[in-house]
Amino acid sequence: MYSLGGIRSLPANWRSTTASMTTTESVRKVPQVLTVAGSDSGAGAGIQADLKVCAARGVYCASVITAVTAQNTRGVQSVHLLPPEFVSEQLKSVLSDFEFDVVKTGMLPSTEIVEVLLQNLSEFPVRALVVDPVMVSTSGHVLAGSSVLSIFRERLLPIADIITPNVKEASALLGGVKIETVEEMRSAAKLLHEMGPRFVLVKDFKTFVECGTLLLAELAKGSSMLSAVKVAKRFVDNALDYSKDIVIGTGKQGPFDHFFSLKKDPQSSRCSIFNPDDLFLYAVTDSRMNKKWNRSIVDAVKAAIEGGATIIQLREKEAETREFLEEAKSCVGICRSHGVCLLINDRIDIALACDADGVHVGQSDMPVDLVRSLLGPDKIIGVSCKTPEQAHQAWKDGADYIGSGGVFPTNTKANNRTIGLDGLKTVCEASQLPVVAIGGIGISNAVSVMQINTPNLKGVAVVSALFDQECVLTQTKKLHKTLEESKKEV
Ligand SMILES: Cc1ncc(COP(=O)(O)OP(=O)(O)O)c(N)n1
Ligand SMILES: Cc1ncsc1CCOP(=O)(O)O
Ligand SMILES: [Mg+2]
Repeated sequence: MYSLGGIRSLPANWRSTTASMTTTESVRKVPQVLTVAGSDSGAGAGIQADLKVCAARGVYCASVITAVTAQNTRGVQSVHLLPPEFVSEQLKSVLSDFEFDVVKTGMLPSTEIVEVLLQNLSEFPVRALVVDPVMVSTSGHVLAGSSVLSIFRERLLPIADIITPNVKEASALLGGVKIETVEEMRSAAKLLHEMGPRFVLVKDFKTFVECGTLLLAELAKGSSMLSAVKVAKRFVDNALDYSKDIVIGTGKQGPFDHFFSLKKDPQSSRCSIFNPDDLFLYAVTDSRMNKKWNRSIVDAVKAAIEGGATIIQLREKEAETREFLEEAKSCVGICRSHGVCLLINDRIDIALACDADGVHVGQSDMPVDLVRSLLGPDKIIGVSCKTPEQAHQAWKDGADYIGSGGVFPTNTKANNRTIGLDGLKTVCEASQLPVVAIGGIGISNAVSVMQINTPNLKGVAVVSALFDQECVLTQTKKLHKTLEESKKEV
């Protein structure tokens, strides 16, 4: 659970100062970050996890070690603090040489070490500072005692761009307040924000190890804070999902696999990066509607993402190929920077050429098994299905999800048989794949769709309710809110 308690935005020059990859004729600047943290011999946390996650996200990571732990998946056996003078030497070495986009602190086990860090940060000002106030390991071992609390509160937190405490750390920083519910996490985030950091992210225990590192990598690439948090959450969710079946060490909580996206799922020889929850608010663009409202595909996509769309499909039936390809490439860039998947309707060629995340095909489009062989194992494939038989075939052919409908009558797709809520429920109950409902769905009836309440139904796909509208942003926000509320009711 994440509670973003910060309310001030980053400085206007945030994006230009945290440069993403820039290419000139001979120089390519790679996003680079520094982690100041403890070494974990089990490599599940600390410096080792930071190095792996940055490598997995295409970011160069330098490391300053504050302490060395003897640690495995069962717990922390012992901790050896490095002399503050030597921590300072490491800091000077790297800060005087590299141009870091972001610096992140993890385990800072003594006030002396925090002092040398602060001293070096004043000598070598950094562009952005992420503070993960590490105090307790996953196994419950104390990694920084209460002696550091006052220097954290008084001197480190006020200069941080974001702090990422877990609930125990948030509670310690706030003098031991109880934090058990989401509401209490929100209140804690607000109180911590008053201590001076620009943003506060209070994490629950499931995801607490990796989130701060991930933020570091995404911020270094130039993402806004909110996008960085979204990408981090998506990455952690996917990595946890991938890692749940792998065994590393004999302890209760093994590390997760940062390089999951490079690996094949042994069951299906497919990568498991698709997150079915992304189907929650599926925005499908329409060329005629964009033309009618005089907006580009790119503007339509930007507004939908800003409004809360969780996946995008470009369904541009009338677009010229070359123009469509260029627009699709721009949309891929936008979607990627927000951690939102982009699929192309029908056009496998366009999907391949713009490196989209996948395609959506119907029963009379290219057969799914052929689409899979053309796109390879890593891309997302959605298939339209009106019946349990079609849903079963989609699963056999290697699809990732099915779109089922039209649930209600629609003017967007001609001659499309309506299956109603009963038809949708039948397909959902039979399907081995996650389902998104489509057809005539909007703010007024989205709740009735979600109320069919079958575990496979993950969300709604919508065209006219978002795009045949004057303001895509407002409509998407409204639908998002409606869906969120329906989640609480179900
Ligand atoms: C999410 C989603 N579900 C269904 C469809 C319809 O696809 P298809 O049956 O191929 O019809 P066209 O969209 O190509 O007219 C979809 N596009 N998206
Ligand atoms: C593409 C498609 N497939 C089944 S219904 C439909 C149209 C959905 O459009 P709208 O959301 O405007 O009803
Ligand atoms: Mg189609």
